[in-house]
Amino acid sequence: MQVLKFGGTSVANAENIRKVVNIVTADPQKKLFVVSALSGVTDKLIEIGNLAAGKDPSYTEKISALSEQHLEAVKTLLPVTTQSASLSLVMQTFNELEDIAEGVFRLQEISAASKDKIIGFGELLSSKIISAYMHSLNIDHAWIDSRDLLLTDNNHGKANILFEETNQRIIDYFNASDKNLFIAPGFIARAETGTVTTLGRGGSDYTAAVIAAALHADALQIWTDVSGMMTADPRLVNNAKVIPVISYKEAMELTHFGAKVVYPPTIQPAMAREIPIWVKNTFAPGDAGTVIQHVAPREGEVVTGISSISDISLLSLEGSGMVGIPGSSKTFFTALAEAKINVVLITQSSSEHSICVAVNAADGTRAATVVNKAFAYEIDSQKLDPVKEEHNLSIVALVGDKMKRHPGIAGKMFSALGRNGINIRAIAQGSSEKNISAVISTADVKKAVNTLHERFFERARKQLNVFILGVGNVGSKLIEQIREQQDFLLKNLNLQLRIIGIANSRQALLAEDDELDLSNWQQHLKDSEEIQLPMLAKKIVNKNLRNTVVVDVTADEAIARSYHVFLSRSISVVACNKIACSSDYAYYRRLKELSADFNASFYFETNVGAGLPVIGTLNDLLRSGDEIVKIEAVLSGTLNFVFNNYDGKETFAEVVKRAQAEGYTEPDPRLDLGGTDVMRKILILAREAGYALEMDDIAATQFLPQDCFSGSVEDFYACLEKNEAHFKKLYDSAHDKGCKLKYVAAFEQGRAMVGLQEIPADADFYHLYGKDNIVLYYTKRYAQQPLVIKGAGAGGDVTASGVFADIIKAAP
Ligand SMILES: NC(=O)C1=CN([C@@H]2O[C@H](COP(=O)(O)OP(=O)(O)OC[C@H]3O[C@@H](n4cnc5c(N)ncnc54)[C@H](OP(=O)(O)O)[C@@H]3O)[C@@H](O)[C@H]2O)C=CC1
Ligand SMILES: N[C@@H](CC=O)C(=O)O
Repeated sequence: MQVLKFGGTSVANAENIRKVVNIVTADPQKKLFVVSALSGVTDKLIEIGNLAAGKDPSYTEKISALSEQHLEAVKTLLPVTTQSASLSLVMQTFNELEDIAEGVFRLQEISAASKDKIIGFGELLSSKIISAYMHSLNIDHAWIDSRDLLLTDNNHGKANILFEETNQRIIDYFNASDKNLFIAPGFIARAETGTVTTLGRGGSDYTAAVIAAALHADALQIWTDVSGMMTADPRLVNNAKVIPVISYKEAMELTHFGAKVVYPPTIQPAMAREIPIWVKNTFAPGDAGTVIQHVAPREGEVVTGISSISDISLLSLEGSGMVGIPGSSKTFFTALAEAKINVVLITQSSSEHSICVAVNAADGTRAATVVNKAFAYEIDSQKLDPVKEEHNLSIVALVGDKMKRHPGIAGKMFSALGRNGINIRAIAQGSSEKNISAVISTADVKKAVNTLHERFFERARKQLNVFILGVGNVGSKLIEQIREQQDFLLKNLNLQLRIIGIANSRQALLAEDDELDLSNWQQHLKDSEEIQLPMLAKKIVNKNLRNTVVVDVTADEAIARSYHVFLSRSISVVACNKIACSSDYAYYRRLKELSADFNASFYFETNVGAGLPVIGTLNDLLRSGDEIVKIEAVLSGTLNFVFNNYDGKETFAEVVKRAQAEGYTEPDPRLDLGGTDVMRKILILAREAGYALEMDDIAATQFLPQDCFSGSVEDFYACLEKNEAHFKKLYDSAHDKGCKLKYVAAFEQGRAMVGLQEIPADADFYHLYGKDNIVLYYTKRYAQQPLVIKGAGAGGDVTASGVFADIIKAAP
């Protein structure tokens, strides 16, 4: 014997009902199938009862609409010749419903018994209509009135089965029947007094489980609209996978914690008789589904699933008045029990100084009131503080039989959540070790479940959610590089690099649900909303995505001054903008500390030498115990290009303009020509080497006439033209000595300096061509011959690829 249950969506309309009937008649095995009401009907019946009780005459319209829905189902499902009996049954049922609702309307109150009577009509109607349809197809079967088999107490709304009598009635009924196929309404039963009772939300699953257990059925099948129990809620996690086999206890944990496919109490009767429960999909009957059974042999995964429950409130009672006093917990929980408040999660500190419980949000304030009342004496005498209530919380839980005695699971769970800035309000793990639960803010649930899913089920694949601020020379190249490389990263590094946002100084293009489509991002950005800091930062934070990286490809001070906002929310920052790391030392340190404290990466390799590994190499030297003795460097791609190309044939201004057109200069070229850019770079290297230097500490000699710094960039170029003779003189002086001009930076014994130098032909810097940079690290280990890094030190493409490399490094 097999017992099947089909939920509301499985019997939502004529088309679905046909699918159900195909499933139950697909093989000749003996079967009972239990059905829910047509989709949405129970809610509408509850509404009718409430409207009538609230003296709202519109309940009659609702009855007509509901009646119409059922009449329509009959008309589409049954051939015209066989419709009349079913149509009159529907009309009769709705007349009865109308009579009851009218009584409620007159009395202006609804008893629990009347409510059960009203909502029980849904299953009666659906099962009768499906039965009529099977008769029309000549499918031999029996319709069972579940009210005659399931006997309950009088606890209307969530009645308790009286098992002894119920089991006997079920056995007797099936022993006496010669049929092979049965259909029964779920959810409804009858009390000893004869009144209709219901088994609570999801009660149709329970009806099926009770009958399956009584009959020692071979299997219980729960047919729904998903292909089994999933590793996480598929509405939250795109990559959620079906769990092929799961133990009863794991399934109970998952269903209690929000996996809605099976109504939790269903599992108990089946487990008691070791009846396997299958979760199958009515709309994909060929899918294997999930089997819930005694033991679940599973290779690999230690965690079976991740679930969550929302609408949680946390209550904390704290104070010395509980320390060493037996009975405090009893008082606490008795108060809640007497108020019929269900406790979802409990934690108590070992110092006995506090008890903390999670309850459903609807009960939160009432729970606080009853506990405060129970401890009124201790609170009045200031031995305890009044209960602290916190709302808008949820619980996420890891579930798995194999977590028992498997060290490190909790560590992985909490470090993954912590790395993503998810604050944990309370934690619980029973000694069975099958469930580790954490109470978190509801706003973090999606991120938390995805983070945990990635950590425990997608170890091979990591997702990185990237916001790119700045789409000029470097930013636009970066986007193109990412676009070209996304497939490669997925295939070869299992890294799903998603661009979620792109912004310039005026507008931001932010993805709604998924990543941005990069095929025409320029146009989409033009069409996007106008938004700037600080709202832009707020939007990025509020997206609340896991593994988020903000990439600063601007030269903007305000953006650089907002990194702390991101880092302090565990959002990584990658910057080629040099302003933050060369601002006041306190801010630079603060960013470093936030990065460490909040487990967020902060990478800025391209601040010095563009794509060259200048900062990374310095860090590697120091980490391995080396010490920096001296740094000598040419750090300006622009100035190297300019002095390599200027010989007086073209004016100095024209050569600088060429450097700008090639994309080597800062957005404001005066920063390059005035030496600020090089000062920033040597400052950053000195700081990375461990020295708390400020910009003012750098000795700098100017080669530009001072008047070139006032006015606009146009004025600046005009000034360069005006001073052409000055530049020619500089050139000639070096050339006459067989030297080349190089703008050099140096750092030694805690002091940094920058300035233009005439470099002789036998010096390291002489053979430095184009826009190349060179850095010489003299260290304790590289004492005589320095460690040399040399190559292209400016340009959109190389800088973008350095930024890209930093982004990849920020992946978890
Ligand atoms: N070029 C190179 O070789 C190297 C450059 N860098 C650094 O790269 C950074 C970018 O340089 P580059 O691409 O040449 O500069 P561009 O001027 O070409 O581009 C700057 C971009 O930043 C945008 N922007 C400015 N302010 C904001 C803001 N508040 N919010 C969002 N976007 C903003 C601009 O938008 P809008 O167009 O609206 O103004 C523009 O899209 C600089 O910090 C530079 O120091 C680092 C190493 C090498
Ligand atoms: N403007 C800079 C670009 C790299 O930082 C330079 O010219 O070196």
